[in-house]
Formats: sequence, structure tokens, C-alpha cells
Amino acid sequence: MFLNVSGIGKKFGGKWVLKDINFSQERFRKIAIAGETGSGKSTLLKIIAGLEQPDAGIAYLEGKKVPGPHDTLIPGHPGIAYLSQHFELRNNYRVEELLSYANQLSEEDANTLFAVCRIDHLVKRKVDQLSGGEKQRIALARLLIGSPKLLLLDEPFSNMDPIHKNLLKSVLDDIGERLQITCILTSHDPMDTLSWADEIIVMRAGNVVQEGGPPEIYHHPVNEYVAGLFGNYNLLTHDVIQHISKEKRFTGTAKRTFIRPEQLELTRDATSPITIRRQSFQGMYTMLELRAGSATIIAKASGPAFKNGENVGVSLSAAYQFHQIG
Ligand SMILES: Nc1ncnc2c1ncn2[C@@H]1O[C@H](COP(=O)(O)OP(=O)(O)OP(=O)(O)O)[C@@H](O)[C@H]1O
Repeated sequence: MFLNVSGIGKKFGGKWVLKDINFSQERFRKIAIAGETGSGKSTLLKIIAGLEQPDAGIAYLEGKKVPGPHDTLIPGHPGIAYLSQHFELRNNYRVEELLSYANQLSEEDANTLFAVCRIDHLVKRKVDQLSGGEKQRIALARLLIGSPKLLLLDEPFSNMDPIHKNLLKSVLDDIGERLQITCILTSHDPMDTLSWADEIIVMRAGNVVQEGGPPEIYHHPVNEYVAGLFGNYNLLTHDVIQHISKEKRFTGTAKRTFIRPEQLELTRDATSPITIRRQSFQGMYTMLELRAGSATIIAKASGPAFKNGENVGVSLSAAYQFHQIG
């Protein structure tokens, strides 16, 4: 196994902020660690990088223990690069000075690295002439000069507009494909991770609450915390479900049925007791709030908008797979 995280625990001020974290990563498999602020993502990443001492457990890279800062003179691991969300670049330097170590690379490798990080056009600039996103790509390039095997990125998408997020996603894809570097990143906005990750680890209060591929996590969250991290959802009672499901595949249970808004299909139906209460235009689609007796249903419409107060028939899309949350 490329990376093996085994029983990692961490205490701050007598309180466990990470509790028995276990997971493994195959080479080139992209892992995202998602979770609300304070759930322990950064601390876990720093422990994997060998920059924070764990109070329990061990991380192994290619079968060898990653030493913590108490075990070595110079904290960190030569095969692991860690980009903090609070990285710093010295202001009065030119980019080419910051990247002077790149001279150790062949010209071809240095050019590939600069192209992958989309910084070819920036090398003559001074650091204070760069935007936040450009600085981040320089910081990334500086780390990658050392040819790490594993790259750890803490909140790389925070404070970024959608255009720069997409640019960074392409850079990360190229880092994996062209530079053959395995990557783990954290995000408190898990929507950023769905399109990038092969696997998502969801954390809450120092625990892993769910681990799986993006479709699994998105469509089959284990609880409301995971459901809510990844966008809007409905939790519908048995009565409402019986009404909107034409098939009788739902059995009576205290649990509620989990449905993402886009898994519901709407039709104009004057005989339906369900009405449109509110709607908000989101560009690619319109988000609708429906009234079904005392229940509220959230749905999406991409075609022509309905009118508020209009009666609509609601049914489950053909692809919907039954999922309940307690
Ligand atoms: N050096 C420290 N001393 C004391 N407590 C700390 C320290 N570092 C982190 N913590 C606490 O440990 C918990 C986990 O913090 P951590 O930064 O790992 O969470 P996070 O999920 O990365 O949050 P964010 O998304 O805000 O970065 C928090 O309660 C935090 O206050």
C-alpha cells in the first residue's frame, strides 16, 4: 500500500481532536478529506506530513513509518510535500529567484513543471505583483521541485472564484498525470471535492463518519451531517413518499427517505395536491420549494419555470435508488 494511516489520534489541551483515524491510499488515487471547520482535517494532514506529532497511531508511506517532529531533527518527510492554507512567499523576491532550485531539474523537467503549474508567464514578476491564485501556484511549484511522491494540500480552494478553482483543478489533474504525484486535499466546502476525488473521507469532531466514492457519498450519505455538507436534500416521511412514488416499493418504517432535489421529476398536474410555494432562479436551474400537506419538498427544474401556487405532480426519477436515514 502506498499510504497507510493506522490508528492516528491527537490530543490538544487534554481533548482528543483526532480519534483512531484509519485509511489507506493506493498510488495515484485522489483522496479528499471533507468536514466542517474544526473537524480535524488540517491536523490529520500535518500528522501525515510528519509536521505534527500524533498521540496515537502511525502513518506509513510505502511501508515505512513517517517520523513525527519529535523523532527527527528536521520535521517533515522528503517524499511528502505539504501546502498549508497559510503558505507564505517572501515579497521582495522575483518568482525565478524563489524557484531557483528548479535549476537542479533538467530544462525539460523544469519547463514541464512550470507548464503544469501554469506559471511560465510569471517567472520574471515580483511576488507582490501576483494575485492570490498565482502565488498559490508558485508555492505549489516550489514544493514540486523536490519531486515528492505525495502532495498534501490544505484547503487549496478556499477564497477562490469559480474560474480560478477550475484552473487549480486542471493543475491538480496534471500534477497527478504528468508528474505522477499522488495527492490528498482537504476542503470545508465538499462541493469542490466531488468532481476531483476518487474517494472522499468525511470527518466530524475528530472522527471519520463516512468514506466512499463521490456518487456513494452524495447519494447515500450515512446521516444528515454528510447529506447537508454535499448540498440540498429532502428527508421525506413514509406518507409523502407513498404519495409521490408510483411503485409501492417503500415499506412502513420510522426512517425517512433521502432524496436529492434533482431526483424528483415535476409535471403540470391541476389535480395534484402538491403546490409550488417559492422558487429561486440559480442560472442553470431553478430551485423550487413545494408544499405537500404540512411537508416541504425541495426540487429542481431546468425547463420553463412554474408559477408560484401552481399544482404539480411529483415523481421519483427512474434512476433513483432508495435510501433511508434514521
Ligand atoms: N495547535 C493547536 N492547539 C490547540 N488546539 C488546536 C491546535 N490546532 C488545532 N486545534 C484544535 O483541533 C481541532 C481540529 O482543528 P483542525 O485545524 O485540524 O480542523 P480543520 O477541520 O482543519 O478546520 P478548518 O477547516 O477550520 O481548517 C479544532 O478544535 C482546533 O481548535
